[in-house]
Amino acid sequence: MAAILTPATTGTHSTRLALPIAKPKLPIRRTHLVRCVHRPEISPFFHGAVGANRADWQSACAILSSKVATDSQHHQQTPQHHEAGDDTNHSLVPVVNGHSSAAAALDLVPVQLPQPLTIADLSPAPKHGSQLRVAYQGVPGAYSEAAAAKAYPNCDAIPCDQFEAAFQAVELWVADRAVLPVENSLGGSIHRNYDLLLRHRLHIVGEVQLPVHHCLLALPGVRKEQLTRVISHPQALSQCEHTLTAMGLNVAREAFDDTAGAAEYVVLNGLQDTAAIASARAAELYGMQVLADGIQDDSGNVTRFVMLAREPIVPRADRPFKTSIVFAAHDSEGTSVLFKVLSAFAFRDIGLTKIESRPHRQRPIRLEYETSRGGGGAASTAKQFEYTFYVDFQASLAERRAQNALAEVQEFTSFLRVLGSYPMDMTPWSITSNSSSSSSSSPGSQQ
Ligand SMILES: O=C(O)C(=O)Cc1ccccc1
Repeated sequence: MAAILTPATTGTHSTRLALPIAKPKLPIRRTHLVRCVHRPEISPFFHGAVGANRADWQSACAILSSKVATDSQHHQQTPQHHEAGDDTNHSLVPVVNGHSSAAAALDLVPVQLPQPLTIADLSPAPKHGSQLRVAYQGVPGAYSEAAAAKAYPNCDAIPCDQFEAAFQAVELWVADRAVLPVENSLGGSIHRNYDLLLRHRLHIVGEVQLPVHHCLLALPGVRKEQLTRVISHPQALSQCEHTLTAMGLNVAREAFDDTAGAAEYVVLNGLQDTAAIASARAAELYGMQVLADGIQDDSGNVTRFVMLAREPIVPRADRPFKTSIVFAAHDSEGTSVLFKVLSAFAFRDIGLTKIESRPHRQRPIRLEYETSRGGGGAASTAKQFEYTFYVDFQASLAERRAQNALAEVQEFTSFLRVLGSYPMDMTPWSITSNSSSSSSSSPGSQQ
Protein backbone atom coordinates (compact mmCIF):
# COMPACT_ATOMS: atom_id res chain seq x y z
CA MET A 1 0.00 0.00 0.00
CA ALA A 2 1.31 3.45 -0.78
CA ALA A 3 1.69 6.18 1.76
CA ILE A 4 -0.10 9.40 0.91
CA LEU A 5 2.61 12.04 1.11
CA THR A 6 1.45 15.13 2.93
CA PRO A 7 3.51 17.89 4.56
CA ALA A 8 3.76 15.80 7.69
CA THR A 9 5.32 12.87 5.88
CA THR A 10 7.47 14.74 3.41
CA GLY A 11 9.23 17.05 5.84
CA THR A 12 9.87 20.72 5.44
CA HIS A 13 11.22 22.60 2.47
CA SER A 14 14.85 22.05 1.67
CA THR A 15 17.59 24.33 0.45
CA ARG A 16 18.94 23.35 -2.92
CA LEU A 17 21.11 26.24 -3.90
CA ALA A 18 23.67 23.94 -5.43
CA LEU A 19 21.29 22.33 -7.90
CA PRO A 20 22.50 22.81 -11.45
CA ILE A 21 20.14 24.94 -13.48
CA ALA A 22 19.93 24.94 -17.24
CA LYS A 23 21.45 28.09 -18.67
CA PRO A 24 19.15 30.39 -20.63
CA LYS A 25 19.38 29.45 -24.27
CA LEU A 26 20.41 32.93 -25.28
CA PRO A 27 22.25 34.31 -22.28
CA ILE A 28 22.03 38.04 -21.89
CA ARG A 29 22.46 40.60 -19.21
CA ARG A 30 19.00 41.96 -18.71
CA THR A 31 18.28 45.64 -19.01
CA HIS A 32 15.04 47.03 -20.22
CA LEU A 33 14.52 49.64 -22.88
CA VAL A 34 11.54 51.76 -23.61
CA ARG A 35 10.85 54.39 -26.17
CA CYS A 36 11.11 57.75 -24.45
CA VAL A 37 10.29 61.13 -25.84
CA HIS A 38 11.69 63.28 -23.06
CA ARG A 39 15.04 63.19 -21.44
CA PRO A 40 14.41 61.11 -18.33
CA GLU A 41 15.00 62.53 -14.90
CA ILE A 42 17.13 60.82 -12.35
CA SER A 43 14.83 58.85 -10.10
CA PRO A 44 15.61 59.14 -6.39
CA PHE A 45 14.21 55.65 -5.97
CA PHE A 46 17.09 54.00 -7.71
CA HIS A 47 19.78 55.94 -5.94
CA GLY A 48 18.19 55.67 -2.55
CA ALA A 49 16.62 52.26 -2.43
CA VAL A 50 18.97 50.07 -4.35
CA GLY A 51 21.94 49.47 -2.14
CA ALA A 52 25.17 47.77 -2.83
CA ASN A 53 24.26 44.50 -1.22
CA ARG A 54 22.04 41.74 -2.51
CA ALA A 55 19.41 41.94 0.23
CA ASP A 56 18.84 45.62 -0.51
CA TRP A 57 18.56 44.84 -4.15
CA GLN A 58 16.03 42.09 -3.57
CA SER A 59 13.89 44.36 -1.46
CA ALA A 60 14.04 46.99 -4.14
CA CYS A 61 13.25 44.35 -6.71
CA ALA A 62 10.05 43.45 -4.92
CA ILE A 63 8.94 47.07 -4.75
CA LEU A 64 9.89 47.66 -8.34
CA SER A 65 7.95 44.75 -9.66
CA SER A 66 4.75 46.02 -8.14
CA LYS A 67 5.50 49.47 -9.48
CA VAL A 68 5.90 48.06 -12.94
CA ALA A 69 2.61 46.24 -12.70
CA THR A 70 0.73 49.36 -11.71
CA ASP A 71 2.72 52.38 -12.75
CA SER A 72 1.71 53.66 -16.13
CA GLN A 73 4.36 56.35 -15.82
CA HIS A 74 7.24 53.89 -16.03
CA HIS A 75 8.46 55.43 -19.23
CA GLN A 76 9.77 58.33 -17.23
CA GLN A 77 12.16 56.23 -15.20
CA THR A 78 15.84 56.47 -15.27
CA PRO A 79 18.95 54.98 -16.83
CA GLN A 80 21.55 53.59 -14.48
CA HIS A 81 25.27 53.24 -14.89
CA HIS A 82 26.49 49.70 -14.86
CA GLU A 83 29.93 48.53 -13.83
CA ALA A 84 31.07 45.08 -14.93
CA GLY A 85 30.31 42.62 -12.17
CA ASP A 86 28.00 45.03 -10.43
CA ASP A 87 25.73 43.01 -8.17
CA THR A 88 22.87 45.43 -8.41
CA ASN A 89 22.00 44.26 -11.91
CA HIS A 90 21.46 47.77 -13.20
CA SER A 91 23.09 48.85 -16.37
CA LEU A 92 23.24 51.69 -18.80
CA VAL A 93 22.64 50.26 -22.20
CA PRO A 94 23.37 51.97 -25.47
CA VAL A 95 20.31 53.69 -26.85
CA VAL A 96 18.56 52.02 -29.75
CA ASN A 97 16.26 53.39 -32.41
CA GLY A 98 15.49 50.25 -34.28
CA HIS A 99 16.92 51.50 -37.57
CA SER A 100 20.57 51.10 -36.79
CA SER A 101 22.70 49.17 -34.35
CA ALA A 102 21.94 49.21 -30.66
CA ALA A 103 24.93 51.43 -29.96
CA ALA A 104 24.04 54.07 -32.47
CA ALA A 105 20.38 54.47 -31.71
CA LEU A 106 18.88 57.60 -30.27
CA ASP A 107 15.32 57.41 -29.09
CA LEU A 108 15.15 54.47 -26.73
CA VAL A 109 16.47 54.72 -23.21
CA PRO A 110 16.84 52.09 -20.56
CA VAL A 111 14.18 51.91 -17.94
CA GLN A 112 14.65 50.03 -14.71
CA LEU A 113 12.38 47.02 -14.54
CA PRO A 114 12.91 44.39 -11.88
CA GLN A 115 15.68 42.02 -12.83
CA PRO A 116 14.93 38.30 -12.67
CA LEU A 117 16.18 36.51 -9.60
CA THR A 118 18.65 33.75 -10.19
CA ILE A 119 19.32 30.86 -7.83
CA ALA A 120 22.42 32.67 -6.60
CA ASP A 121 20.32 35.64 -5.46
CA LEU A 122 18.09 33.64 -3.18
CA SER A 123 18.45 34.76 0.39
CA PRO A 124 15.41 35.85 2.37
CA ALA A 125 14.59 39.50 1.76
CA PRO A 126 12.73 41.68 4.24
CA LYS A 127 9.05 41.83 3.45
CA HIS A 128 7.57 45.16 2.38
CA GLY A 129 4.30 45.83 4.15
CA SER A 130 1.64 43.20 3.89
CA GLN A 131 1.86 42.64 0.15
CA LEU A 132 2.17 39.07 -0.96
CA ARG A 133 5.42 38.37 -2.84
CA VAL A 134 4.69 36.21 -5.87
CA ALA A 135 7.54 34.63 -7.85
CA TYR A 136 7.11 33.92 -11.55
CA GLN A 137 9.42 32.77 -14.31
CA GLY A 138 10.29 35.37 -16.90
CA VAL A 139 10.71 39.12 -17.09
CA PRO A 140 8.05 41.84 -16.82
CA GLY A 141 5.55 41.48 -19.64
CA ALA A 142 5.57 37.66 -19.43
CA TYR A 143 2.18 35.95 -19.28
CA SER A 144 3.16 34.48 -15.93
CA GLU A 145 3.40 38.02 -14.55
CA ALA A 146 -0.18 38.65 -15.78
CA ALA A 147 -1.27 35.38 -14.15
CA ALA A 148 0.33 36.48 -10.85
CA ALA A 149 -1.61 39.76 -11.07
CA LYS A 150 -4.84 37.92 -11.80
CA ALA A 151 -4.33 35.52 -8.89
CA TYR A 152 -3.16 38.13 -6.40
CA PRO A 153 -4.18 41.60 -7.67
CA ASN A 154 -2.04 43.68 -5.32
CA CYS A 155 0.98 41.45 -5.09
CA ASP A 156 4.66 42.18 -5.50
CA ALA A 157 5.42 40.17 -8.63
CA ILE A 158 9.01 38.90 -8.47
CA PRO A 159 10.60 37.85 -11.79
CA CYS A 160 12.84 34.77 -11.74
CA ASP A 161 15.13 33.61 -14.51
CA GLN A 162 14.08 29.94 -14.28
CA PHE A 163 11.13 27.95 -12.90
CA GLU A 164 13.55 26.31 -10.51
CA ALA A 165 14.40 29.73 -9.07
CA ALA A 166 10.68 30.50 -8.59
CA PHE A 167 10.23 27.26 -6.62
CA GLN A 168 13.29 27.96 -4.52
CA ALA A 169 12.25 31.56 -3.93
CA VAL A 170 9.19 30.22 -2.09
CA GLU A 171 11.07 27.44 -0.32
CA LEU A 172 13.63 29.94 0.96
CA TRP A 173 11.02 32.53 2.00
CA VAL A 174 12.13 35.09 -0.59
CA ALA A 175 8.59 34.85 -1.97
CA ASP A 176 5.27 33.75 -0.47
CA ARG A 177 3.83 32.16 -3.60
CA ALA A 178 4.96 31.01 -7.03
CA VAL A 179 2.81 31.03 -10.14
CA LEU A 180 3.52 28.33 -12.68
CA PRO A 181 2.00 27.60 -16.12
CA VAL A 182 1.05 23.91 -16.33
CA GLU A 183 -1.07 23.49 -19.42
CA ASN A 184 -2.42 25.26 -22.44
CA SER A 185 -5.55 24.70 -24.48
CA LEU A 186 -3.52 24.55 -27.72
CA GLY A 187 -0.01 23.46 -26.71
CA GLY A 188 -0.98 20.90 -24.04
CA SER A 189 0.92 20.25 -20.83
CA ILE A 190 4.10 22.02 -19.85
CA HIS A 191 5.84 18.82 -18.82
CA ARG A 192 8.88 20.27 -17.18
CA ASN A 193 6.67 21.98 -14.63
CA TYR A 194 4.97 18.71 -13.72
CA ASP A 195 8.41 17.26 -13.07
CA LEU A 196 9.25 20.24 -10.88
CA LEU A 197 6.03 19.82 -8.89
CA LEU A 198 7.16 16.31 -8.06
CA ARG A 199 10.75 17.23 -7.22
CA HIS A 200 9.78 20.03 -4.86
CA ARG A 201 7.57 20.02 -1.79
CA LEU A 202 5.35 22.99 -2.49
CA HIS A 203 1.56 22.73 -2.42
CA ILE A 204 -0.91 23.83 -5.06
CA VAL A 205 -3.18 26.38 -3.37
CA GLY A 206 -5.08 27.74 -6.36
CA GLU A 207 -5.37 27.97 -10.13
CA VAL A 208 -5.98 30.72 -12.66
CA GLN A 209 -6.81 30.46 -16.30
CA LEU A 210 -5.52 33.22 -18.51
CA PRO A 211 -6.57 33.92 -22.10
CA VAL A 212 -3.33 34.32 -24.02
CA HIS A 213 -3.22 36.76 -26.89
CA HIS A 214 0.06 36.69 -28.82
CA CYS A 215 1.58 39.49 -30.90
CA LEU A 216 4.43 39.43 -33.40
CA LEU A 217 6.89 42.08 -32.22
CA ALA A 218 9.84 43.63 -34.03
CA LEU A 219 12.06 46.67 -33.71
CA PRO A 220 10.39 49.87 -34.82
CA GLY A 221 10.65 50.30 -38.59
CA VAL A 222 11.33 46.64 -39.35
CA ARG A 223 9.14 45.07 -42.05
CA LYS A 224 7.94 41.45 -42.15
CA GLU A 225 10.03 40.80 -45.29
CA GLN A 226 13.23 41.49 -43.33
CA LEU A 227 12.59 38.71 -40.83
CA THR A 228 14.60 35.50 -40.89
CA ARG A 229 13.92 34.33 -37.33
CA VAL A 230 11.14 34.30 -34.72
CA ILE A 231 12.00 33.65 -31.09
CA SER A 232 9.75 32.91 -28.13
CA HIS A 233 8.79 30.45 -25.43
CA PRO A 234 8.25 27.01 -27.04
CA GLN A 235 4.56 27.08 -26.05
CA ALA A 236 4.06 30.44 -27.77
CA LEU A 237 5.84 29.20 -30.91
CA SER A 238 3.65 26.11 -31.08
CA GLN A 239 0.48 28.13 -30.40
CA CYS A 240 1.23 30.36 -33.40
CA GLU A 241 2.71 27.78 -35.77
CA HIS A 242 -0.06 27.77 -38.39
CA THR A 243 -0.59 31.52 -38.36
CA LEU A 244 3.12 32.18 -38.93
CA THR A 245 3.04 29.86 -41.92
CA ALA A 246 -0.21 31.39 -43.21
CA MET A 247 1.40 34.85 -42.96
CA GLY A 248 4.00 33.60 -45.44
CA LEU A 249 6.82 34.05 -42.97
CA ASN A 250 9.69 31.86 -44.03
CA VAL A 251 11.51 32.11 -40.74
CA ALA A 252 13.46 29.88 -38.39
CA ARG A 253 11.79 29.32 -35.01
CA GLU A 254 13.98 29.45 -31.92
CA ALA A 255 13.06 28.66 -28.36
CA PHE A 256 13.59 31.20 -25.62
CA ASP A 257 13.00 30.96 -21.87
CA ASP A 258 10.02 33.31 -21.83
CA THR A 259 8.04 35.43 -24.28
CA ALA A 260 8.86 38.84 -22.82
CA GLY A 261 12.51 37.84 -22.42
CA ALA A 262 12.57 37.12 -26.15
CA ALA A 263 11.18 40.60 -26.89
CA GLU A 264 13.76 42.17 -24.61
CA TYR A 265 16.54 40.20 -26.30
CA VAL A 266 15.60 41.52 -29.75
CA VAL A 267 15.75 45.10 -28.43
CA LEU A 268 18.93 44.70 -26.43
CA ASN A 269 20.75 43.29 -29.41
CA GLY A 270 19.21 45.59 -32.01
CA LEU A 271 18.15 42.59 -34.11
CA GLN A 272 16.54 43.81 -37.33
CA ASP A 273 16.01 40.31 -38.69
CA THR A 274 14.37 38.80 -35.61
CA ALA A 275 10.83 39.03 -34.30
CA ALA A 276 9.54 37.88 -30.93
CA ILE A 277 6.15 36.41 -30.05
CA ALA A 278 5.00 38.08 -26.84
CA SER A 279 2.21 40.12 -25.26
CA ALA A 280 1.11 43.64 -26.15
CA ARG A 281 2.35 44.65 -22.70
CA ALA A 282 5.83 43.37 -23.59
CA ALA A 283 5.71 45.52 -26.75
CA GLU A 284 4.93 48.55 -24.59
CA LEU A 285 7.57 47.80 -21.97
CA TYR A 286 10.39 47.23 -24.44
CA GLY A 287 9.38 49.80 -27.05
CA MET A 288 8.62 47.35 -29.84
CA GLN A 289 6.44 47.56 -32.90
CA VAL A 290 3.43 45.22 -33.11
CA LEU A 291 3.72 43.70 -36.60
CA ALA A 292 0.69 41.44 -36.11
CA ASP A 293 -1.84 41.17 -33.33
CA GLY A 294 -3.63 38.01 -32.21
CA ILE A 295 -1.44 35.51 -34.03
CA GLN A 296 -2.39 32.48 -31.92
CA ASP A 297 -3.89 29.69 -34.03
CA ASP A 298 -7.09 29.66 -32.00
CA SER A 299 -8.77 32.66 -30.41
CA GLY A 300 -9.75 30.54 -27.41
CA ASN A 301 -6.12 30.11 -26.38
CA VAL A 302 -6.06 29.75 -22.62
CA THR A 303 -3.21 28.83 -20.29
CA ARG A 304 -3.78 27.34 -16.87
CA PHE A 305 -1.46 28.40 -14.08
CA VAL A 306 -1.24 26.99 -10.56
CA MET A 307 -0.27 28.91 -7.45
CA LEU A 308 2.16 27.26 -5.07
CA ALA A 309 2.81 27.82 -1.37
CA ARG A 310 4.87 26.29 1.41
CA GLU A 311 1.74 25.16 3.26
CA PRO A 312 -1.44 23.61 1.87
CA ILE A 313 -4.75 25.35 2.34
CA VAL A 314 -7.55 23.82 4.36
CA PRO A 315 -9.91 22.25 1.84
CA ARG A 316 -13.57 23.32 1.94
CA ALA A 317 -16.74 21.81 0.63
CA ASP A 318 -18.82 24.96 0.15
CA ARG A 319 -17.49 25.87 -3.28
CA PRO A 320 -16.12 23.97 -6.29
CA PHE A 321 -12.69 22.55 -5.55
CA LYS A 322 -10.19 20.64 -7.60
CA THR A 323 -7.63 18.17 -6.23
CA SER A 324 -4.36 17.28 -7.97
CA ILE A 325 -2.60 14.00 -7.25
CA VAL A 326 0.38 12.12 -8.62
CA PHE A 327 0.88 8.37 -8.32
CA ALA A 328 2.94 5.45 -9.61
CA ALA A 329 1.76 1.89 -10.15
CA HIS A 330 2.96 -1.22 -8.35
CA ASP A 331 5.25 -3.16 -10.68
CA SER A 332 2.85 -6.10 -10.70
CA GLU A 333 -0.18 -3.99 -11.59
CA GLY A 334 0.98 -3.00 -15.06
CA THR A 335 -1.47 -0.91 -17.02
CA SER A 336 -4.53 -2.21 -15.20
CA VAL A 337 -3.80 0.19 -12.36
CA LEU A 338 -4.98 3.07 -14.48
CA PHE A 339 -8.31 1.38 -15.06
CA LYS A 340 -8.69 0.80 -11.32
CA VAL A 341 -7.83 4.38 -10.44
CA LEU A 342 -10.30 5.73 -12.97
CA SER A 343 -12.97 3.41 -11.58
CA ALA A 344 -12.37 4.69 -8.05
CA PHE A 345 -13.41 8.14 -9.23
CA ALA A 346 -16.08 7.08 -11.73
CA PHE A 347 -18.00 4.99 -9.15
CA ARG A 348 -18.22 8.05 -6.92
CA ASP A 349 -19.27 10.36 -9.71
CA ILE A 350 -16.11 12.41 -9.44
CA GLY A 351 -15.14 14.01 -12.73
CA LEU A 352 -11.54 14.15 -13.92
CA THR A 353 -10.28 17.31 -15.59
CA LYS A 354 -6.82 16.01 -16.39
CA ILE A 355 -4.85 12.83 -16.72
CA GLU A 356 -1.24 12.86 -17.78
CA SER A 357 1.49 10.24 -17.77
CA ARG A 358 5.20 10.99 -17.53
CA PRO A 359 8.10 8.56 -17.55
CA HIS A 360 9.21 7.82 -13.99
CA ARG A 361 12.27 9.97 -13.25
CA GLN A 362 13.98 7.60 -10.84
CA ARG A 363 12.99 4.36 -12.58
CA PRO A 364 12.20 5.26 -16.18
CA ILE A 365 12.62 1.69 -17.48
CA ARG A 366 11.37 -1.67 -16.23
CA LEU A 367 12.97 -4.87 -17.53
CA GLU A 368 10.64 -7.76 -18.24
CA TYR A 369 12.16 -11.21 -18.62
CA GLU A 370 10.49 -13.74 -20.83
CA THR A 371 11.66 -17.19 -21.82
CA SER A 372 10.95 -17.79 -25.46
CA ARG A 373 8.54 -20.59 -26.18
CA GLY A 374 9.48 -23.75 -27.98
CA GLY A 375 12.57 -25.82 -27.28
CA GLY A 376 15.40 -24.37 -25.29
CA GLY A 377 15.07 -20.72 -26.42
CA ALA A 378 17.08 -18.09 -24.60
CA ALA A 379 15.46 -15.62 -22.19
CA SER A 380 14.68 -12.28 -23.79
CA THR A 381 14.40 -8.95 -22.06
CA ALA A 382 11.73 -6.41 -22.88
CA LYS A 383 12.21 -2.82 -21.80
CA GLN A 384 9.05 -1.07 -20.65
CA PHE A 385 8.68 2.53 -19.61
CA GLU A 386 7.64 3.08 -16.02
CA TYR A 387 5.10 5.86 -15.65
CA THR A 388 4.06 8.41 -13.10
CA PHE A 389 0.46 9.61 -13.49
CA TYR A 390 -0.90 13.06 -12.76
CA VAL A 391 -4.64 13.34 -12.21
CA ASP A 392 -6.83 16.36 -11.41
CA PHE A 393 -10.32 15.59 -10.14
CA GLN A 394 -13.29 17.80 -9.39
CA ALA A 395 -13.83 17.36 -5.67
CA SER A 396 -12.45 18.73 -2.45
CA LEU A 397 -10.45 16.68 0.02
CA ALA A 398 -13.00 17.89 2.56
CA GLU A 399 -15.57 15.62 0.87
CA ARG A 400 -16.03 12.04 2.06
CA ARG A 401 -16.30 10.69 -1.52
CA ALA A 402 -12.89 12.17 -2.39
CA GLN A 403 -11.30 10.73 0.74
CA ASN A 404 -12.77 7.29 -0.05
CA ALA A 405 -11.60 7.45 -3.65
CA LEU A 406 -8.07 8.26 -2.52
CA ALA A 407 -8.09 5.46 0.05
CA GLU A 408 -8.95 3.09 -2.77
CA VAL A 409 -6.33 4.50 -5.11
CA GLN A 410 -3.79 4.01 -2.36
CA GLU A 411 -4.48 0.26 -2.41
CA PHE A 412 -3.03 -0.32 -5.84
CA THR A 413 -0.37 2.34 -6.17
CA SER A 414 3.20 2.21 -4.90
CA PHE A 415 3.34 5.95 -4.43
CA LEU A 416 0.63 8.57 -4.03
CA ARG A 417 1.01 12.25 -3.26
CA VAL A 418 -1.64 14.94 -3.02
CA LEU A 419 -0.23 18.02 -4.74
CA GLY A 420 -3.08 20.19 -3.49
CA SER A 421 -6.82 20.63 -3.04
CA TYR A 422 -7.82 24.15 -4.07
CA PRO A 423 -10.69 26.30 -5.37
CA MET A 424 -11.37 26.00 -9.09
CA ASP A 425 -11.01 29.11 -11.20
CA MET A 426 -14.64 29.67 -12.20
CA THR A 427 -14.16 33.04 -13.94
CA PRO A 428 -15.59 32.97 -17.44
CA TRP A 429 -12.97 33.30 -20.14
CA SER A 430 -13.24 36.65 -21.79
CA ILE A 431 -11.06 36.63 -24.83
CA THR A 432 -9.78 40.18 -24.89
CA SER A 433 -7.16 41.76 -27.04
CA ASN A 434 -4.69 41.91 -24.21
CA SER A 435 -4.05 38.98 -21.95
CA SER A 436 -2.25 41.19 -19.47
CA SER A 437 -5.41 42.85 -18.24
CA SER A 438 -6.21 41.44 -14.83
CA SER A 439 -9.59 40.05 -14.10
CA SER A 440 -11.71 41.74 -11.48
CA SER A 441 -12.04 38.45 -9.69
CA SER A 442 -9.02 36.92 -8.01
CA PRO A 443 -9.29 33.21 -7.44
CA GLY A 444 -6.14 33.13 -5.39
CA SER A 445 -6.72 36.13 -3.20
CA GLN A 446 -7.89 33.95 -0.33
CA GLN A 447 -4.92 31.59 -0.50
O1 LIG B 1 6.80 33.03 -21.50
C1 LIG B 1 5.84 33.50 -20.86
O2 LIG B 1 5.42 34.66 -21.02
C2 LIG B 1 5.15 32.64 -19.90
O3 LIG B 1 4.61 33.11 -18.95
C3 LIG B 1 5.02 31.17 -20.26
C4 LIG B 1 3.93 31.06 -21.27
C5 LIG B 1 4.24 30.99 -22.62
C6 LIG B 1 3.22 30.90 -23.54
C7 LIG B 1 1.91 30.87 -23.13
C8 LIG B 1 1.61 30.95 -21.78
C9 LIG B 1 2.63 31.03 -20.84
